[in-house]
Amino acid sequence: MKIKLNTRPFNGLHGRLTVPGDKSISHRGLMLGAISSGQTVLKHFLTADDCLSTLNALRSLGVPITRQGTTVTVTGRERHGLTAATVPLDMGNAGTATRLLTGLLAGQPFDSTLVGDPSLSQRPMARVSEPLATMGAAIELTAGHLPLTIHGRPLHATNVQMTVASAQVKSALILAALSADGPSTIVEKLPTRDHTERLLRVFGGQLETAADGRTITVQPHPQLVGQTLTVPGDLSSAAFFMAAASIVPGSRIRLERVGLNPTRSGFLTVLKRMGGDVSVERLTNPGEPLGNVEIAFSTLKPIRLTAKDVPAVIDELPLVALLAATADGISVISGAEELRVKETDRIATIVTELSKLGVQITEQPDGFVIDGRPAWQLQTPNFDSHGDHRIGMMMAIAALRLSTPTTLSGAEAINISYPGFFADLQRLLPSGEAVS
Ligand SMILES: O=C(O)C1=C[C@@H](OP(=O)(O)O)[C@@H](O)[C@H](O)C1
Ligand SMILES: C=C(OP(=O)(O)O)C(=O)O
Repeated sequence: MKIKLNTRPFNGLHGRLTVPGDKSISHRGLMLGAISSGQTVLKHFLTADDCLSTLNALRSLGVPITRQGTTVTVTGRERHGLTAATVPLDMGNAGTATRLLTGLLAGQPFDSTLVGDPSLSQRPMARVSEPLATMGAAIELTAGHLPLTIHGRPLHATNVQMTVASAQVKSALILAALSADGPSTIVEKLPTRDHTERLLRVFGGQLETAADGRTITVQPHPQLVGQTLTVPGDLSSAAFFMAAASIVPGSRIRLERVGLNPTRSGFLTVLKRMGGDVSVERLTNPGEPLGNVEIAFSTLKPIRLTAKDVPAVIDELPLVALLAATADGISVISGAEELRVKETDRIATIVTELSKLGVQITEQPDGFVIDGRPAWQLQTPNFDSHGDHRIGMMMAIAALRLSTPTTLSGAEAINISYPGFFADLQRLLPSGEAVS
């Protein structure tokens, strides 16, 4: 689907917004609810395609789930009450759902097959099957990819050193470790988002994270109990509007009840380092930190990011590239080779799309170098999501700095994480500046 994008708003973006629920936490809330006793109620659940893939997969595994708007009720089956699906589980476009579910199903007493869309079917799965094999898991891949078949069986405790910085792989190992025959230890390459650890504790699981922030010890066979939770707003979704307010002159916006988990909120750190006008009001909340964030336009400075900075900002790196494109001077993003195995090769798609703005951006094996300019020389007014939600939304934000009309092809990809994106953008624009 090709759509027209909004051009530069006369006086910037203004107003307040609560973005939809966090994608990572919505996936995890469903899965932990499924293996707990009693009911789990998730309020402000993200009703985007990726999380609906998890919801449907769990239903196929015999878990009763109802949904009314953004409130989801899961009737927990405990760890022993899941049943074999009669059809392959269709994970759509969702990498998180695929990898976490693989860990969850590895210790079940039945076989499961997971399939996905063409993008997901190209993403690496040995990163999850190999460390799970140290627990005795039997997972068959198709040349390293989906379709994958899990031959469920009893699992052993493990002590595993991860070779990729990935919260998905860590979470798959934690979920599998719940069924092991003793405590398991997982050592991360670098600390990554800790939503699984936090949520598991809320449901009654026992796990310790060592002072190094990357060694996790999981106790098996916990008695998990269903919970009623409100999912925080997704920082990765809020980041599009934060970027927009930062780069469109005249803007000042407020985003309410946004998740501020420190393992996840690197975008705010980056924005502040670039000279962004950011103020954060922290709210009290059990489990996941959250707060209100106010952002106003400012003239940004270039930035340098290396591997240690990457996990906390991994999904926002397209937006960091966009911010850098407006900052006068050279920005360097390195240690970000994980971007090559997302919904698209995001290093390649960021370079292709930002080049259309006349931005000097050079592809590197593990990132990019951007020679930013406050004024762009638009080369091509036709942008493309390449089927990747985050690339599509990044270019819709870029368009807000242009007075020339532009279009976006593949706009439907945005439904993967943010079906209401354009409606929410509209709320921050002066009335009358509609997306057509
Ligand atoms: O665990 C999660 O919820 C996620 C982890 C990250 O992926 P990796 O674990 O592959 O880095 C991130 O890119 C993805 O959007 C969500
Ligand atoms: C990489 C992403 O998600 P997933 O890995 O779950 O497909 C994303 O949402 O940017």
